[in-house]
Amino acid sequence: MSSVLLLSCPDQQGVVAATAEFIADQGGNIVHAEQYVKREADADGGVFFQRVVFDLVRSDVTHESLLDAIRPLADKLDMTVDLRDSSTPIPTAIMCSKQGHCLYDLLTRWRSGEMPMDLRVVISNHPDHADIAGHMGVPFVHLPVTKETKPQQEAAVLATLAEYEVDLVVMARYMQILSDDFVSHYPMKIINIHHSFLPAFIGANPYRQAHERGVKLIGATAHYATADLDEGPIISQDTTHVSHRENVAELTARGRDVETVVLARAVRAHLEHRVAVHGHQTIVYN
Ligand SMILES: Nc1nc2c(c(=O)[nH]1)N[C@@H](CN(C=O)c1ccc(C(=O)N[C@@H](CCC(=O)O)C(=O)O)cc1)CN2
Repeated sequence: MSSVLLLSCPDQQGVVAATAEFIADQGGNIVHAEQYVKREADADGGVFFQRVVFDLVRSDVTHESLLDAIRPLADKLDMTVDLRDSSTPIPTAIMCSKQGHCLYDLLTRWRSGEMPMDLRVVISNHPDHADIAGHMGVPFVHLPVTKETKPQQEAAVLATLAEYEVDLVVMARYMQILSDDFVSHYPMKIINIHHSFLPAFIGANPYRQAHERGVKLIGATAHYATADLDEGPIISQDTTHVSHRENVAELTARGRDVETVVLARAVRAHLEHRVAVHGHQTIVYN
């Protein structure tokens, strides 16, 4: 079984040695390790982050026993520990509305085996993309929504996510603001693609906002959705050059290529357990 240990603690000498010794004592074989120290200019010390990928070679050692065994070390180093089983793909749902480019891109990458997700269901507030989901053999659940019915619709979405035992929700241009209650069910487990280079142009119609501002760059941002609209921890971003010659429709078309790549990059990082969240920021490991 291949495991990923994500940890953080106050920076101090000897953490790498201590975690390596712990894993060796548990019969683990480290195949990759990456660490980073976040130092705040105006604060003493720093925060140590590490991602360790290791194979468990002893049959008597399980994730449960590892988490019990690391507790004394975690307490000693004031360490936050998260242990993931990287041999089991994450059950995932994709949510979309009318714009299908991000959905199609993720479906293609999943079908080709490039995207290591356990895709369980596609949920949409429009029926437009039922055909492609059906063609790909993925259940499609159409849950229309209006301002008046949003609480009931969200309840139905949550019930569907629970039915399929989903542990990651990907908003592939799902054009609805999720309620605080909804988001609370999936903390740092909802990835949204916002079609602007945040923090610019939060909210709806960012390409129109960009055109009116006369920008020379447009972009896309994949971030965890939180109760604060478009202010969740950023996972991936990218941009492309534009000019005065492009209208809103042309900016929107140019943006689609950026959105698909940025979302795929972020979803893959999450699926591979390469994203750690620290406050409003992320550490995205290679
Ligand atoms: N809880 C969160 N929900 C959403 C986030 C978020 O960060 N937290 N990101 C948005 C961003 N977004 C697209 O990227 C977006 C922003 C605003 C709206 C919007 O105003 N939608 C209207 C309905 C519009 C319609 O019915 O066509 C609304 O929800 O009242 C849409 C998308 C996505 N959600």
